[in-house]
Amino acid sequence: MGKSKKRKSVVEKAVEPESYPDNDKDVFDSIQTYLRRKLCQNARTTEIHGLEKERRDLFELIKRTATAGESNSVLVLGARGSGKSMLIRSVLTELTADKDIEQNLLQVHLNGLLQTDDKVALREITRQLKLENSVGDKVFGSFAETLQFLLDALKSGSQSSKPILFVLEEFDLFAFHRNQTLLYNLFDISQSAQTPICVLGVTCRLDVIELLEKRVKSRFSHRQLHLFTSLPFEEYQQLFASVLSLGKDFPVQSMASDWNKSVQALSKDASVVDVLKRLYEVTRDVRSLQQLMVYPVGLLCEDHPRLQAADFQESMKMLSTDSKAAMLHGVSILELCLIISMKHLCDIYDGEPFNFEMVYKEYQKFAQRRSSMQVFEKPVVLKAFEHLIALELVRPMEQSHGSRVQKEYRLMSLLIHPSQVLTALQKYPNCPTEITQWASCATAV
Ligand SMILES: Nc1ncnc2c1ncn2[C@@H]1O[C@H](COP(=O)(O)OP(=O)(O)OP(=O)(O)O)[C@@H](O)[C@H]1O
Repeated sequence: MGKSKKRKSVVEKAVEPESYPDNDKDVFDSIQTYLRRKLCQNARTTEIHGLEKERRDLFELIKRTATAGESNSVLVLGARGSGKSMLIRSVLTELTADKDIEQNLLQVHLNGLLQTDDKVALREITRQLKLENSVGDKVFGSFAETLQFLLDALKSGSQSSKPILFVLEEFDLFAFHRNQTLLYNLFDISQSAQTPICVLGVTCRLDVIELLEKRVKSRFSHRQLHLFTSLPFEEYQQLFASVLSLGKDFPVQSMASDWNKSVQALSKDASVVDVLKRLYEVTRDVRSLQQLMVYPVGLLCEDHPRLQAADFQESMKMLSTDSKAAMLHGVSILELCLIISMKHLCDIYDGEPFNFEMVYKEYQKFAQRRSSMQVFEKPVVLKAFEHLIALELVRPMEQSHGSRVQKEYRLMSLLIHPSQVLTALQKYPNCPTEITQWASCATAV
């Protein structure tokens, strides 16, 4: 059997609970596929940690719209990766498990990154409500008229209208649409008794209310749900274990309990706890925790059947790599000398901007004192300097468009910290000792 064919069958096995992988390799493949789905596809089975109150409030609010025809508007606010979309997905999954609600509640999902103006948004609303045929070639006078037509078209013969849930992801971006027409109309409808709608805005901008025009703000209910990621470390540790555990939907349950025990033990391993603590101190968001797990999960195979503490240490090292310092490993010796010259200029002038002439002078002073160093001509040095600008290690203080200053005299600033230069030098392959010494001396030569 071809490799791709075999992999396909493994993926299918992981999804279908009835089929069982028949050898060790297949089992590890299906564990890996299962965990990857959990990490990368926001699987619906992910257990929610914390946020019980917020979940209950949101559940009740949408349920009231779905069952009692009550109109509502609410904003869900929280930092990136704090679980806003997950919370809404989980509430909707639970609500739509009820057949009556599933048939009664219509859903429209918009995203500020996709629907960049109100016309596009209206077209998307029409598509999601499956009303393209009703609209046909009709021409409407205003946005409000079109929206009203859409809502009326949903009314059944008895004139009772189905409740509609509008989820507006990246809500703040809708506030930049011309006249905030979509927001105005949605909030206006949610205030009047025409059609039961629930407007759910999702955003990470805490100041979003300030972006709303007065007439829009006055129509909004001012209900807000704030999601703060304040998991205590013990819960964070449990979350780590629960994400890596195999759930009840994993096909080889006999394997699952054994695997889950090993994951529990791993989550208490001293070096894993150390990695988790380091990450927890930097950020508590779950998305970063999931990123930490991607590399170890990717390593799983027949020869590497279990997750190991060293994999997580390696993954942490990769996540915390200083990309600017790493970039310095690839520059030439001349470019490195220029970076060191700039570091000295920053030290001498207390971080003030400099120009190419100053850097060149500093470089010359050093190169001429060292007989072993090759001294390059000014045009060559200028070329190297321009390469550093292209790598974004150095940045002009102002844009060159319209600036009449000669390029040798343009003011520049160094985009890496002196300490990053020193760290990068330690790892630079075959770096001449005199350059290392020059970099670490307190002032320029
Ligand atoms: N409290 C939590 N418990 C379990 N998983 C969580 C929790 N919070 C976040 N996650 C996980 O973190 C990931 C990111 O969550 P989600 O996409 O919902 O964040 P978001 O707030 O919508 O982010 P963004 O603002 O970027 O859209 C998801 O995989 C989710 O399962």
